[in-house]
Amino acid sequence: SSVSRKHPTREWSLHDFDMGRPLGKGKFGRVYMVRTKSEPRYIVALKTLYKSEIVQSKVEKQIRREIEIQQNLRHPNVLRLYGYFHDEKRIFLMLEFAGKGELYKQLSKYGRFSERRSSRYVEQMADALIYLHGKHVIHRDIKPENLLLGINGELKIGDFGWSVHAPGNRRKTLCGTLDYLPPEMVEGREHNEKVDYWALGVLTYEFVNGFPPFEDRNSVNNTYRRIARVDLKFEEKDIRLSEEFKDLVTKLLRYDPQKRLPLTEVLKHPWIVKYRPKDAVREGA
Ligand SMILES: CC(C)NC(=O)[C@H]1CCC[C@H]1Nc1nc(Nc2ccc(C(=O)N(C)C3CCN(C)CC3)cc2)ncc1C(F)(F)F
Repeated sequence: SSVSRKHPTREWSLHDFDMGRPLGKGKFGRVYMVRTKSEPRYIVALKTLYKSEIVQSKVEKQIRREIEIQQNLRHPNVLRLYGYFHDEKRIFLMLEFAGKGELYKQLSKYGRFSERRSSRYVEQMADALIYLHGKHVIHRDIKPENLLLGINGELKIGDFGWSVHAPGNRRKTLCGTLDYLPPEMVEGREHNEKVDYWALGVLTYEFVNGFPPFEDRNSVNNTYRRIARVDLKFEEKDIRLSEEFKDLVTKLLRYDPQKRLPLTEVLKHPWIVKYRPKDAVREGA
């Protein structure tokens, strides 16, 4: 698209856009729906990051890495970063606009997703992760809050704040929820792209149940313990879970990273195949 044809960091400025409605608040500033003034008019999401806040939180390197990684990615289930520019106070990211908004808001609105809908999201996540790992990028922060929905309901990974080139060894203290972290990360050990396999298992569980498998709302320590013990339970008090669903989750939530089901096998798993749209054509199937 011509949005990315112009060199991203030299020529763009706020004057190139008509401001639209605010889409919400990002980590370091607001996000706006905007449109380029010049033909052809493009709708993009403009994410503002306040330099002062970035400096205070000492995440300059992380932001630089996030931009460098996301700018080089091209996949239908990965949100495009077309380019960026800055003024004296703010950095502006020109991102793909996701027409149906934030997935976590749908999850909290409905409480949980059907197995059919969850299975299609998981298939798209597996496709995106195969692509990322193929470029030696580990995401490391897969969770509903980082996922957006395109205009046709397709899933888009929208945030790369914690992604690294594999293998990684996190130095910064982890903030936010432990729920998605695998044993090797909560124990601060060396980790590789298999951390995303674990997180995909947690995500699959949360889509269908409406809460993550090792959650303990009252105690972070207990969540930590439940993760380290892989204390996985399937409750079927108020919903019936299919055997295929339980089988796939169990094969992703393995303590030993080497034993986690490879993503290519996820795409062939009965729980994914049974809900695949009949007309869907997969290359290399
Ligand atoms: C992954 C990352 C962690 N998350 C984010 O960055 C968040 C932070 C704030 C918004 C979002 N960022 C983006 N959001 C969109 N699309 C979008 C968002 C919200 C709505 C929506 O439901 N309303 C406006 C509703 C409409 C109805 N009213 C009632 C409430 C708001 C509709 C479309 N496209 C691209 C981005 C991106 F990522 F490029 F910035």
